[in-house]
Amino acid sequence: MAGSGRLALGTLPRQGWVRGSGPAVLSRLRDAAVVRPGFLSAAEEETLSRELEPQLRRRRYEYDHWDAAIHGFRETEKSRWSEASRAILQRVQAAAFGPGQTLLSPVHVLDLEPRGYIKPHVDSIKFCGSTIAGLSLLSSSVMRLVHTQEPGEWLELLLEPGSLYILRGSARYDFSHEILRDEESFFGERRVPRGRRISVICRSLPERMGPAEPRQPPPAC
Ligand SMILES: O=C(O)CCC(=O)C(=O)O
Ligand SMILES: [Fe+2]
Ligand SMILES: [Mn+2]
Repeated sequence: MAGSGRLALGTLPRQGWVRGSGPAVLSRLRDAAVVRPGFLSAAEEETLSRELEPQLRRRRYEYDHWDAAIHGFRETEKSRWSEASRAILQRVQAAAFGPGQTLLSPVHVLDLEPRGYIKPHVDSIKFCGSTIAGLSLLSSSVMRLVHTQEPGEWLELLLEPGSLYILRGSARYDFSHEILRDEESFFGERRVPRGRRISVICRSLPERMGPAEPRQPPPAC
């Protein structure tokens, strides 16, 4: 980043790591689209990436499925974690999910290469419940949310390494989310160069699908 290294504020309303098309949408989604910078300590980031790296390295990056939402990625569904990582995931659960919410298991791990990006989509309501919470590792990116009915309503989330984002309720159902490709990766006037990014994503189960029912979650949402 050129210049002083400080965040350029831009002209649109913003609250810390979230900016939006206007004050109304920002305040309406205040509790529905949340970024917690520095949720992970440097040691916790290291713990997760060291644990994930060997598993990810076995896979190849995927490209160019014409209808796919994600390009330049590899992913895995991980159900067995070290004790240190389980403690981190429990912190995510406590921070993002309510006591009545059951989490989709296993946890989704997505590795986007520097050229990789995620097109706008809404996670399947069939398989994922009302809350999505993601940890970002390795490099910063910008997640954009756009209202599916009112494209003039949008939010952008700055996801730095070690941050946690939470999408719930309206932010999860009424807005698409995407991760901007390198050429478009700006947070206001601040350029956010894309490097490799790993995300660790926890989701709640659809509310009607309690633990008593047969669970057959898809490999990913
Ligand atoms: O990488 C992320 O944080 C989000 C991934 C995503 O949107 C998805 O897998 O549905
Ligand atoms: Fe998604
Ligand atoms: Mn997905």
